[in-house]
Amino acid sequence: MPKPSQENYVPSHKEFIVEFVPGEYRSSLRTRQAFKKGEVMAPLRGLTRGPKRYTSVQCGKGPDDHIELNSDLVYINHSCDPNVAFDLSSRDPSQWHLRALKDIKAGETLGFFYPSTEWDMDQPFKCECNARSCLGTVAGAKYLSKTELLAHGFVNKYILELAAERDGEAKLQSRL
Ligand SMILES: C[S@@+](CC[C@H](N)C(=O)[O-])C[C@H]1O[C@@H](n2cnc3c(N)ncnc32)[C@H](O)[C@@H]1O
Repeated sequence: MPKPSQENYVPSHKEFIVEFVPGEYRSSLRTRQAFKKGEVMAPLRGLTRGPKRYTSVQCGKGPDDHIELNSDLVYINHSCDPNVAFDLSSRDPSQWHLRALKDIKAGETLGFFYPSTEWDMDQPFKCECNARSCLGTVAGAKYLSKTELLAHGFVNKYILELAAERDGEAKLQSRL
């Protein structure tokens, strides 16, 4: 399903609204209601499997573990100081959800830490989140240490497992 566009826009979630900005990749998603830290903001429904793309979200360790959100949630930008997280760590996809990492006020722009779901991103970019903790370039968890990863809040289990496998291999190589 293509990304929702400004023409004939109908929000996919009554709680959220896309802020359309002219120019490539400039748009974002804002919340119309407040959420408490830890609250489930939206279950993930209507997902489809597909290839890794700039719109896809990784959902496991395998090469085919990528889903399309098929909703306005695709407009959530990356932030190095995220206020939300996509939690796809459950083995049961019906439990996958978007969760508040902080208390969030109505009107706030939503941002999640892309390396918390993505190991090696299809389309790295120069981050414009303006957070004090900004990484500069966002390319995926593969390019971050475990410490760097965990410094930005929630990280999905499969990403932590991939980081552990990478670090274990690096240790083994240094012993050979
Ligand atoms: C899934 S889209 C998110 C919605 C996007 N802003 C749009 O208007 O289509 C992901 C793309 O948005 C842009 N993006 C997301 N977060 C960003 C950030 N913090 N700084 C710069 N660009 C960002 C990048 O081009 C990235 O590949």
